[in-house]
Amino acid sequence: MAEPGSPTKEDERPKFNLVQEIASSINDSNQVPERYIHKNGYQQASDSSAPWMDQLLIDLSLLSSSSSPAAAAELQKLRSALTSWGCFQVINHGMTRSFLNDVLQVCKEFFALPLADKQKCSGAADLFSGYGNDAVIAGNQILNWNDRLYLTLYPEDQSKLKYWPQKPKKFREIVREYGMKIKALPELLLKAMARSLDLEENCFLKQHKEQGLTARVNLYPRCGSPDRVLGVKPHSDGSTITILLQDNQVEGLQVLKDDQWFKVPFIPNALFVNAGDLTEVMSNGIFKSTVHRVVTNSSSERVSLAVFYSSNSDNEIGPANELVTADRPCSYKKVTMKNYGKLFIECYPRGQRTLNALKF
Ligand SMILES: O=C(O)CCC(=O)C(=O)O
Ligand SMILES: [Fe+2]
Repeated sequence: MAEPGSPTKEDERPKFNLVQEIASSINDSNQVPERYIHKNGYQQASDSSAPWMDQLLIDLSLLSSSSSPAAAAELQKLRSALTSWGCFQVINHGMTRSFLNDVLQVCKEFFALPLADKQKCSGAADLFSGYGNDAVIAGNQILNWNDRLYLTLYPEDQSKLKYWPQKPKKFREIVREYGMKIKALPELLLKAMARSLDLEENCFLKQHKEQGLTARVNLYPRCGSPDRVLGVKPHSDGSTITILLQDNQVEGLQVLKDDQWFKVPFIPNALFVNAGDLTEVMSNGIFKSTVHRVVTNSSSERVSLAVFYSSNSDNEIGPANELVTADRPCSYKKVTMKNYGKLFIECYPRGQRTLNALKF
């Protein structure tokens, strides 16, 4: 989601319970509150994991290597993944499996703390900071079965330490380290994405004057009515690139392609990457911003850590000049992150895509 919108005052927003609290207080599926129920259920996903093992599995070490036939083939694979799916999984990113497991572990431990401890990081006065849930975006929307913790990783001087948990003890250290390690990845990918379109490699990167990295730690509690409740409703991200560390036990993420939903399998040591709305804008529609959702399940809770890469809030992002041609006229308006955030707050509760508001 990752939309740095204008903060809303706490008392102007409706109050809802945290999903984790609701989940632990009910033991019967009939008790799931109506505001979380999609009355007609939702379209089931295909089980096929074939594309993830081949066309959507990108080897980062090849992308960053210089011109060899294997590197050229990987670049072509990246282009094809982003034009047809808008997402892929990346391997050989330099982080060990045990480190990634440590990151997931501190995230799980945070959500397992007593409510009072978690509430010390409450982001009540700020829509995109701290502990809370998405129920506060207002409107008559069906709500997400999810609680989250938003943290700013970069720029560091905006990281607002009050939202960073002091428990579990290792949380800050490990999540910071993850931020430091992940920082180079979106830049590397943006360069490769430009090269894959035969553009100068800084073409996309240079639009991000001051880069921002925001983390969203997601918790999806067990849900007694998984066929009618979504962890996160279909959306595309308000980022340039999102990098997702998925739960290593429980799947739930699904992506939409050609009106069909596909499950995203957990691949050990891989990170899921999706293009966000700003990549679709910058590439003038060549790369797709993936629509995705998270389903719930009745047996296990699930944790994920999404890191959103975007620009600072006053900087304008627009279609790259090189990609606006007579055959491909400019299809998107330029937008600042600040204005994108405002549009998101209007569109998301109505089930509309923010990206459509940017189309000519
Ligand atoms: O939990 C996931 O797998 C995806 C979360 C997501 O889409 C988001 O935080 O924007
Ligand atoms: Fe998302």
